[in-house]
Amino acid sequence: MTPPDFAPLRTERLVLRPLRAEDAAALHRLVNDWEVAKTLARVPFPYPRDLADTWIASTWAQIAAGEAWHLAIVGEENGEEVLVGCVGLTLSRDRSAAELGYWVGRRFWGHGVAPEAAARLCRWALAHLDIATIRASALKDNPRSQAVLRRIGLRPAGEGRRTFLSRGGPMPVLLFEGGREAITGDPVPAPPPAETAAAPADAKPVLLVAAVALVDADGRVLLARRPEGKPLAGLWEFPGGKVQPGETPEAALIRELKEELDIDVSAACLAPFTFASHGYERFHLLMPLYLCRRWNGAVRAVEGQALAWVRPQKLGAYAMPPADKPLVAMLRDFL
Ligand SMILES: Nc1nc2c([nH]c(=O)n2[C@H]2C[C@H](O)[C@@H](COP(=O)(O)OP(=O)(O)OP(=O)(O)O)O2)c(=O)[nH]1
Repeated sequence: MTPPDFAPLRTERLVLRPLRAEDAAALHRLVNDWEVAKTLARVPFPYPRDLADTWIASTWAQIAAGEAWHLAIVGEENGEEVLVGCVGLTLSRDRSAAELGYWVGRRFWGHGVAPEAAARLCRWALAHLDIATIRASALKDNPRSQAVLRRIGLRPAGEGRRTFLSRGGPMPVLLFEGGREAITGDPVPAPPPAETAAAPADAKPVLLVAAVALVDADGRVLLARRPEGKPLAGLWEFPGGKVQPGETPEAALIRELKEELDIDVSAACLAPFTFASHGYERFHLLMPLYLCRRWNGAVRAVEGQALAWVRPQKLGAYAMPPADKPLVAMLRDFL
């Protein structure tokens, strides 16, 4: 077997990449340590050396099958690549959620490696997999791991028991979980309100976003997937964006459609259709939705975002921001 094709994920200090056969010795050294093994459910102690080889091969098969992504966390020490730990996500049976796990070698503790690596993998997964939730558990006697999970945005979700090979039986654990809003953030950071003096203390700023349903000759609607790095990454939306100060919604759309899809649209071809008015946690979204059937140029994903031309009846199969739900129902009825 050979390592699977998976483009490494980078953070400021770390690289997450598939394990390699030659990582086995270092992996064995780091994980065959009671302080590490005792926190892991599926790791026996002592950890046999040949289990490292078997485990590495099994991670390749799981990545190739699209079932789990267990990656090496590597850093750099004196110009050399060094294995620091592992981080992984395993899909649930129904593929709607993924379970997060990680460990870091003892000599690398105290540098924030686990939250940096775990947050990176979670952001990748929410942007690229069709999951809505990330779950994790931490031993009740492992406050360090609980802090990592809180730091990346997961929230407590009760208590449970899990069998720990290293401890020889079931142990009490705290459960954590979070969805896109918890991990990739609220859709946008709230802009400062213009008139703070008059606004009540709990008022949310209103954010104006213009969006469009582009409809092709076959009656299909264009959806774009919010790319990794943006809040709500991985959800499908109508193309568009924030209306800048001094811009009309039509001008904002014409600009966004050129920037994101490389097409030219005239204001006359943007027909007002309906609007969304939705309270997010930190702002209130007001989003006019236009219909457009005519444009110049071929639609191209300028920012590398995934695009899909979707029949109106199939729109419900795409995970979209909560604000869009009523719009989808109206489009389905209209088109
Ligand atoms: N374009 C678009 N935005 C939507 C939809 N539904 C929905 O809730 N939104 C929200 C998500 C964001 O909070 C906001 C759009 O902001 P954005 O960050 O994508 O806007 P932008 O393209 O101007 O982004 P940026 O330049 O600031 O990165 O509207 C939708 O269907 N289309």
